[in-house]
Amino acid sequence: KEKVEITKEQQALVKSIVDAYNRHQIPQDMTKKLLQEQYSAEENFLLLTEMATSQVQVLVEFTKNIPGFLSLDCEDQIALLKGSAVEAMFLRSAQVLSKRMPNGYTEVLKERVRNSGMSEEFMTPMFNFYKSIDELQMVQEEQALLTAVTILTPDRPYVKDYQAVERLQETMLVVLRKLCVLQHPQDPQYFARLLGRLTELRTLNHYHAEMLTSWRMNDQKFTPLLCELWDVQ
Ligand SMILES: Cc1cccc(C)c1Nc1c(-c2c(F)cccc2F)nc2cccc(C)n12
Repeated sequence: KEKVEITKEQQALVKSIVDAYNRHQIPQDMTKKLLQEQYSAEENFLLLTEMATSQVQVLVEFTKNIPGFLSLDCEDQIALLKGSAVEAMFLRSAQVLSKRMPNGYTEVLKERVRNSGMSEEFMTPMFNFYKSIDELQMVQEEQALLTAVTILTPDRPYVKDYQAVERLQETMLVVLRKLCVLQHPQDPQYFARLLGRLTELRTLNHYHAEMLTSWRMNDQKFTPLLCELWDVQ
């Protein structure tokens, strides 16, 4: 049986990533609005757009705290953010939606998503993904590291220094695998199942792009940040 040991610097790496992951959360007033505002499709879409914008801001702050990220080529930093934003936001919202939030926040968010003018064909894969994340019952270290691994995916469009990104991602994967072995000794396949979620995440990029197009067809408005991130309008 291999003796799995987390080194001092790996512990420091996990701590800085988990702190960044927890430090940058959706602001409280956002969650309050989600609970209080009335339930029209327009209002729901508006709230989800605000929430998406807030999630992008949280994502940028979290990414800047991934050790080594800011040492990458500046254009590659942008390419990684643009290329991974949807996947990272799905992971973040999955973790929010899968937790049994005390104040019924999860149910409210689900209700608003279901009544936001989004097509059924996107709803199903989205909620299937949320369910598959919920089943993993990830601890916060795994959530934060899996998000960092997703952001540091080297084969995003327009990335120039592939090797530099791959080296950073490799560092995260080594630590994540050790954490999985230590955290889930009874489930040797747990790490493989986590990585399987990253494959499922990639398919959601396609649905998300379709969803953006269909919203635009209905003349829905986005915020400048979302337009810039996803090159819409
Ligand atoms: C905040 C939120 C939470 C759960 C589901 C949805 C549909 C949203 N909202 C959006 C998402 C989005 C996201 F923020 C996280 C996960 C998956 C996503 F589709 N992307 C966009 C892009 C333009 C406008 C909105 C309203 N929007």
